[in-house]
Amino acid sequence: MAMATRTLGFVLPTSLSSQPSFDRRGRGFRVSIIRCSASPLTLSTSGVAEKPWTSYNARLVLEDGSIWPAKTFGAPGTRIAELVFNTSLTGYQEILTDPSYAGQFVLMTNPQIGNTGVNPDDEESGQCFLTGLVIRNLSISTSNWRCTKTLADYLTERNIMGVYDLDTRAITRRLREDGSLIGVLSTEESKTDDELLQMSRSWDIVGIDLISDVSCKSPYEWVDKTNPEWDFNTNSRDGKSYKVIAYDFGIKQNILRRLSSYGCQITVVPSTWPASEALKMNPDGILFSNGPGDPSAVPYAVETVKELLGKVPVYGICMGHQLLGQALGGKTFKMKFGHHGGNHPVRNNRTGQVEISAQNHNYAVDPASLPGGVEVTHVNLNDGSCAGLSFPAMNVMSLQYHPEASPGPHDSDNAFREFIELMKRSKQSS
Ligand SMILES: NC(=O)CC[C@H](N)C(=O)O
Repeated sequence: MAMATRTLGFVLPTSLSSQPSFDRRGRGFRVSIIRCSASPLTLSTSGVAEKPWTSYNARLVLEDGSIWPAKTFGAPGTRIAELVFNTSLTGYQEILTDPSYAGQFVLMTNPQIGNTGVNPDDEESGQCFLTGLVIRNLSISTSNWRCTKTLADYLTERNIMGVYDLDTRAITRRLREDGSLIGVLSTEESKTDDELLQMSRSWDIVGIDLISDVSCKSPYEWVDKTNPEWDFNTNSRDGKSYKVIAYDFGIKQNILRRLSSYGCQITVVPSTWPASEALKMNPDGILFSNGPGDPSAVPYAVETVKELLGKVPVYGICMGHQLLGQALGGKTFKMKFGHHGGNHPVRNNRTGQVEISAQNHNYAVDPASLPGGVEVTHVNLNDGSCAGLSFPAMNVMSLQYHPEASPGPHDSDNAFREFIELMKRSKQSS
């Protein structure tokens, strides 16, 4: 119990029942179920102001035995997922529609969410792929010139769970100390704490292919560029057009918009698209996109990448980078709690410059496992992990993070220009 009091901050621990200690990945979890309450927020819980959404009681039950009473503002039900925290201050709509969050609950560390509602321009894909949103406080009013809907209505219509009134700082500290945890969100009062706890302990995100559910089913052409009103980097394009095939492992649309703005003609293909078919389309370059889950659970995608290596210039982003790491002979591993946010400093080893980057990943490439000739081009300065690779002999480049941002800073946009340069050099030398 002393341990719970230390990590939970202002929490009221109540031991409800004795549980055998649970330890999924060699971590000694607490032996009791512990109910953890956040202190009430004056506006959202006192009844002073009327809330413009329908609320039910909910619980977040984590596999370590902690139980976090909450209120809902999204869909009702019971869902299981991995809980991760995201430190971005803005851009919750882009996060909600990033397919890489499939299988996860996203907890926003920014304590006030929903202020700007949602709008049709900030979508990163056609739907919300995450399993639920966990926040401290939902803004009682929505105000933005682009807003067409409130966050509560948007999540409810899309059947996504959203909960608020939890002590998100205490939960984040717990995830930082113990590593990412599986949890169950439930609005069903008929289910006991024990039932929900057992559910959380019966599932794992490791080893599951989450890409097949989020990838497109057939190829399509992509033509949209970044809206010129918003485009921040128009100087460095050489006016030529390059034909790019983008493997959709859960692609964010801003990757496609940035490639298109840099002058690429893009065909997006499903994750299972055969390498031989891709080569028949005679591309100048291939992009391997971001995507959800464990890169070791999709050996078919690694095989495709292997078959394409050395035949055409390739660029991997996030999941695409991890698949490239494996295809080059390296290994990936699960990080303690990953990187999710818009303020991660990355050093570009070639220029010595530091970029502030947008990140969203739980796995990383182990640089020690890579064969000779593969260069680590970028390093995450928070923990020294591998953030980018290059293998010049095969025209390979990759980034573990998100040069397209959305949401996040634009420091890394130049990586798209580098891909154009790679395709240009390869074309000139062939
Ligand atoms: N954004 C991504 O592509 C995520 C990559 C991978 N699914 C991870 O969590 O590490």
